[in-house]
Amino acid sequence: MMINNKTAGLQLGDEPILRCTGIERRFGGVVAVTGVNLEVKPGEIFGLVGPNGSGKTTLTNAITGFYPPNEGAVRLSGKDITGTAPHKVAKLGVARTFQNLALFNGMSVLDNILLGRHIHMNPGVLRTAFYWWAARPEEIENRKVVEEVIEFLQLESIRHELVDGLPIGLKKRVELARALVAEPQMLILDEPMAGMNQEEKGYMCRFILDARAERGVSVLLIEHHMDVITGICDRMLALNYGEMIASGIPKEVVKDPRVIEAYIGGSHG
Ligand SMILES: Nc1ncnc2c1ncn2[C@@H]1O[C@H](COP(=O)(O)OP(=O)(O)OP(=O)(O)O)[C@@H](O)[C@H]1O
Repeated sequence: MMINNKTAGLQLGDEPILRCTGIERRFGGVVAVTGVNLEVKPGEIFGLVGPNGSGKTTLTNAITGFYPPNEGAVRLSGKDITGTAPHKVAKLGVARTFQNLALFNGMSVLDNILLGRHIHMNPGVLRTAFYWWAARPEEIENRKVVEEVIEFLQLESIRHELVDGLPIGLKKRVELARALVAEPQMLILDEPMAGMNQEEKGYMCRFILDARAERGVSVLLIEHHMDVITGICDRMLALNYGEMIASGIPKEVVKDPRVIEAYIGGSHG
């Protein structure tokens, strides 16, 4: 895949935006991840790979608070967020998309995207009812951000369509839009190219690179397509059976015999 992996003038900083140390998460007798260390620096696109069942989703759930780790620590820009509830992690600037699409059928593209803005919305319904004029600037700001992202991801022509009937490529783009309107500093994408053809993958890669360049997000990207990982990621980590087997520069990691073996070994599912 021919993708120009330029950071568009962004300097990759030294202080990590996300730092995981010694993460372990167990489900009953199953050790889903153990001893995982990971650092994502500001402006980095960081790839996370591994065969089915290797612990990728569990690790992101540990970071985002869905399944807090049993051991280890998660730091966001130096702040310890280990075990913090998902909605609080979102408020701190971490947005995610899900492996299995989490869009709301029966709702339009626009309404689905607006939902991503809820972390910036004032929950004071009563206040809004009595002091509607106080809510206006907030409402205008929310709409402004949503419109920017719709334009950025070229969703204008389908904004009023129901998400139900959209092809997978567009659904994934709507999910990305919903994550971006939260204006995150850290974006976690769980297999954003699953089920896409080569052309759709190319578009999605371009949008991720542009989101980093133009919106300043750092990205943790779970992906099975190795051409995507080598094409757009700065660094990567490979898991197998919940453990780290290789990390570093993608072009080198994908040649690591342990990584090749893990993938040739196929699904553990
Ligand atoms: N809620 C859960 N309860 C019990 N076991 C779980 C749970 N979530 C994950 N696991 C187990 O933890 C291990 C890691 O699963 P996980 O979904 O994190 O892997 P993955 O790398 O994301 O896989 P895939 O690529 O298929 O999504 C698997 O053995 C899985 O069965």
